[in-house]
Amino acid sequence: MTTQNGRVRDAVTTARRVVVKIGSSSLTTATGGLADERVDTLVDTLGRLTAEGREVVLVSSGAIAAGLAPLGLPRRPRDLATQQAAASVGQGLLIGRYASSFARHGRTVGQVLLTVDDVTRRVHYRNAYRTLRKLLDLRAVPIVNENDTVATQEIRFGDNDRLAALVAALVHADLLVLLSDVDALWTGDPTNPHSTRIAEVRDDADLAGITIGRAGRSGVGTGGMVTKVEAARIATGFGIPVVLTAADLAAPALAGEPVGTLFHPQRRRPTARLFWLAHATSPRGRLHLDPGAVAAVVGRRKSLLPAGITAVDGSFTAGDPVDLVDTAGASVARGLVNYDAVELPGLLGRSTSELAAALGPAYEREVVHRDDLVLL
Ligand SMILES: Nc1ncnc2c1ncn2[C@@H]1O[C@H](COP(=O)(O)OP(=O)(O)O)[C@@H](O)[C@H]1O
Ligand SMILES: N[C@@H](CCC(=O)OP(=O)(O)O)C(=O)O
Repeated sequence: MTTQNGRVRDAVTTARRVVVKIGSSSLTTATGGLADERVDTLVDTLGRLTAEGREVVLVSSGAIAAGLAPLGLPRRPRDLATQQAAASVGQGLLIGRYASSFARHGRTVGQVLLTVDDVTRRVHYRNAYRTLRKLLDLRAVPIVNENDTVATQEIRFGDNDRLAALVAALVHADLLVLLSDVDALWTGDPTNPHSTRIAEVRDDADLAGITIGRAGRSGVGTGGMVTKVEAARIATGFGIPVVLTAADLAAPALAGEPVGTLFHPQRRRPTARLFWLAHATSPRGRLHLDPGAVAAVVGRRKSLLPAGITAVDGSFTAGDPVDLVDTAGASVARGLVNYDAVELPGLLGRSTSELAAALGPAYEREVVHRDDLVLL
């Protein structure tokens, strides 16, 4: 056990590309507003990392929290419009603060605001990857957040922990560090004297019996520990080790010291884009498959053709994510659909050659191409 921990901690110290996520609760003061010295402490740690030639992508929350005081809002608003207004004010302040703090280390920062579409639609996905790659090549530090001011309810990532895991997968990071206001994952509420710190999570079995809370004590974060554990599972499922710890322990954590909770990487490494498709999207519709189509898509990894679809739900346009469901109504796969919802009813149950003859060669295309499909 110790040896394996040692080896994974070696992976921490040798990681060339590191994604670091910091939560709102670690960046703001008790009275609201950005805590300048906390930003500087984090940036000092990350600045040292970049000076060693390592690449850092920072996923930073805090836009909404930073916008509260300037707008005279006493607490985090519940409605989307006020959250978006606060994020609009706060994101500028946040990035400005990071820019001047990183300048002390001679580093330039680049703001990258992402929505779900940016990482699921093929063209956007490549674009997001290219931008991040180029910023790193230019030795700048990309600072990522959700594009809160335009994200609507149904396309919000909702939490930056998951966004950080998906960004780690997108940039093929060697390590993900999740920084919060708690030093590690505990077996229960960390303020409960019976709770103990969990040093390592090797697989899901190590999570059995743990009470993972949704609400953080600060009141400015969003997901509590639940979203952090989910994010850790996403990243480790992609083969990326994860260290979860407190922001003020970032330096020892990155130095490979046994602080926080270490989540071991799992072996599975799906292709990055499909990984995003499964984890970052909400389906806009459902395609009901007959048993033959389920066997072809799930069993033989074939593309989905109109002949195997029995019904269609939802209103989607070509390029949207949809779920493929079996006769019992269970989602078996998710994919990017090649047709608008209104076009599909006229095509169902018909062979592609028949459709091509009747409607033209454009109708020979698959409903979902196998390259755009991920099994659930
Ligand atoms: N099992 C647990 N182990 C550690 N922390 C937990 C646990 N359950 C709930 N929490 C709470 O989760 C909080 C962190 O979540 P959150 O406030 O959303 O942070 P952030 O703003 O950093 O994303 C901690 O302050 C802690 O109170
Ligand atoms: N995008 C939002 C952060 C949402 C979020 O996940 O917050 P947190 O739980 O503090 O990481 C913001 O910048 O305020």
